[in-house]
Amino acid sequence: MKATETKLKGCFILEPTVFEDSRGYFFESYNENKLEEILGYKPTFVQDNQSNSSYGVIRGLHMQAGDHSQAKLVRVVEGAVIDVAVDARPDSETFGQSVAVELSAENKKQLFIPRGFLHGFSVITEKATFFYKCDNGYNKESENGVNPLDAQINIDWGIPVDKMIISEKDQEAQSFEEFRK
Ligand SMILES: Cc1cn([C@H]2C[C@H](O)[C@@H](COP(=O)(O)OP(=O)(O)O[C@H]3O[C@H](C)C(=O)[C@H](O)[C@H]3O)O2)c(=O)[nH]c1=O
Repeated sequence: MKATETKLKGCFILEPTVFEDSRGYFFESYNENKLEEILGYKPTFVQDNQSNSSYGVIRGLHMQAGDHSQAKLVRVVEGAVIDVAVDARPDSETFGQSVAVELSAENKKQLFIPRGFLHGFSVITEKATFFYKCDNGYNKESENGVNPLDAQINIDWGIPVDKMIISEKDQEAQSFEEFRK
């Protein structure tokens, strides 16, 4: 597996080794020991999530705050998305900065997003099935979020505005300026 640390410390792009033969392909979609070597600490995933969305859907920017903060290992098993992680760690040198990575069933790339990040993705194919591991359980009360179209973060979701499908909750989410107060 190839691991590339992004400009946001602790956030890694992972590219698994894919074994192809006349039958198709095989790859290890998760290996705790290899991820521990990359991170320098043992990941403790406790929940797997999966969502399916149509072209133009943008889910995010979400995080769980405080003790319920979640690290996520995200990948796409159908279609393609632009996956975005925003550094929301108050003391980070890259606070407020983001990375955007195309994850797809074809490229099999994964993104490891540490705790303290806002996360979201846009669907750039007809359908996308998104699968991710979380190292802390769901806690609705601790959910926090920022509007995915926030001008300060200024994410290029790769979707024309008139094709965007965003939940009411996300459309009404606060700005990054309000979030950071
Ligand atoms: C996240 C979550 C949601 N739910 C329930 C709550 C709602 O009734 C329903 C849909 O939830 P929501 O609209 O928050 O789903 P997404 O917009 O995909 O939220 C996710 O979007 C971005 C991309 C993320 O990184 C987070 O994991 C998560 O916030 O599933 C659960 O029962 N358990 C859960 O862990």
